[in-house]
Amino acid sequence: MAETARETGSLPVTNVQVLAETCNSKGVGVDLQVPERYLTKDPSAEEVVAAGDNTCAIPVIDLSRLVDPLSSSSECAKLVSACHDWGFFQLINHGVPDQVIGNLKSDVVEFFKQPLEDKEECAQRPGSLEGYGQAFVVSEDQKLDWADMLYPTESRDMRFWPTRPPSFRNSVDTYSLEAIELGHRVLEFMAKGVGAEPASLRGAFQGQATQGMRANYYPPCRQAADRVLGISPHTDANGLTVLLQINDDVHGLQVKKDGRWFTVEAMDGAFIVNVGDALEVMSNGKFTSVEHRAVIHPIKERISVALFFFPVPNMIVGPLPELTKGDKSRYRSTNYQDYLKQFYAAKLDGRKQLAKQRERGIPIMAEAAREMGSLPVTNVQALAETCNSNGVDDDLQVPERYLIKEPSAEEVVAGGDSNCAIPVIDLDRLVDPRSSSSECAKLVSACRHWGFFQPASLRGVFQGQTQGMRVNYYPACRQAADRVLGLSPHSDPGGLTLLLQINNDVHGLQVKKDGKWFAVEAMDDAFIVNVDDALEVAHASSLSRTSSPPVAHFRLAGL
Ligand SMILES: O=C(O)CCC(=O)C(=O)O
Ligand SMILES: [Fe+2]
Repeated sequence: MAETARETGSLPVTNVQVLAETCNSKGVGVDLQVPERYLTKDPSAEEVVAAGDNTCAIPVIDLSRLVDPLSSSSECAKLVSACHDWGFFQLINHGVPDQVIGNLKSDVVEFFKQPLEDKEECAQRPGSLEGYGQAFVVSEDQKLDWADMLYPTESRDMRFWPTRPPSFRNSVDTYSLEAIELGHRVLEFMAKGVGAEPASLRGAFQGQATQGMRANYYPPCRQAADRVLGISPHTDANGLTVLLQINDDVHGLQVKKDGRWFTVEAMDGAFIVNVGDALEVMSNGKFTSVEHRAVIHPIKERISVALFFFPVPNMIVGPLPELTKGDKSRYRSTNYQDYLKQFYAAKLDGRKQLAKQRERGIPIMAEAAREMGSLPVTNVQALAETCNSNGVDDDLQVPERYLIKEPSAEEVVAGGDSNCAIPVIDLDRLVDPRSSSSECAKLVSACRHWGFFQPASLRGVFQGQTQGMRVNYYPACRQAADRVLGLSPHSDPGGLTLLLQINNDVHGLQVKKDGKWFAVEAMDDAFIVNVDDALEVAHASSLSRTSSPPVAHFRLAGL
């Protein structure tokens, strides 16, 4: 995620803390001092439910009750309903030591107290969100939030980490470790609460030692507190957010429920925890990523620190089977990096980004494959058996629809002509430092010129996740083998295809190069590897993928 935050910038804006000081030093009633661009809120537009009205407060969850076997299941049920109905709760008895929280609070306060020049030592650079500045500013006419933020991402690029106060880094690190562990425990109880394995959700967010953190500084606005917003209505793009409000006497967070804004009265020593977009999607809507915003106090500053739990890098985020339990998927699966890029590239706008996810999203391969059918056709194995049981000359038995190939139309170079064979790449030589660079060069040229190669002694290639796999059965066709095709000419849509030919005595795969079809003579114990569309695109023209029509010959004959 750090990568995404680093790659997606925000247009530079005035420092709001300084702007507020200038405005606030003028007399009351001088409204014009607050630039028009910050006046975003119409005070009478939506109903706001004040803090302190207990019946409407966001739920309070007690971690000690979650842990205690006697109260665990009832508190778990409360947690699940809080995450569904509100998307927010306050967490008490969480076990994070007061001192850890206290140190973080005082160091963050100290950081923002420094003169602008000192804070700007950590200023964001163009094109990146990391550091001190603002986010989500994408156009010069866009309305602006009345806040500054310090965003040290989870990658811990120390150039953006304050050195003053000197204990800042240590306080943040210690706090992060505690809060991350806490977040993981909360995720376990959330999973348990919906009847899934406790590890199922935690696993989606585990792995990173650190997480993204953002310190929000909201200066007071004496002239127009009811017309500016500290942070515009939004949902969090991540999975779970653990928010610490630094000054508990200033209530700024508001959460939207049933069309009304509820002011959150942060309890002393409690965390405010909320569900983000990724968790709404993973839970298939069992948990809700709820719109929230921060309002501004007329005379008091407010600071909050949000710790964002992002899914593991490169995750395809979609409803998790453990949580969906056979329900229909209500969300598309999406490459999370892409989702985040879109999130950062737009102005904060309520649930808009998440809503898009429900409507279209970016389907992953597996979903695309599941959603797109193919018209039903005759079973070819059975058809071939019928045809082949008749006499050799009985060509008519092969239905016309299968006779597509004109045997003499294109030149075919037979297998076995080793000058023309697709290259053979030896993985042992790739690994061996003595031969690695020459074998690497051979690999690159194989990918560029042929788009195909056979890697001998393949080891450790099938690592990591599972992948799509297709088993092709090509029946023999005694009557018209030179007129039918096992698979029409095509290139593969994925990144890389690893092909295993089951019966190496039957050569069926042909590869097109320079207008000729080359028959591939599969070597014993080798895989056939080919470059697919996605890899060609990713590497512009340096790699090529070649059409490959396996011909029907007598592959699998005799089976
Ligand atoms: O400051 C707050 O209370 C809310 C902050 C927030 O929503 C965020 O950082 O995403
Ligand atoms: Fe937020």
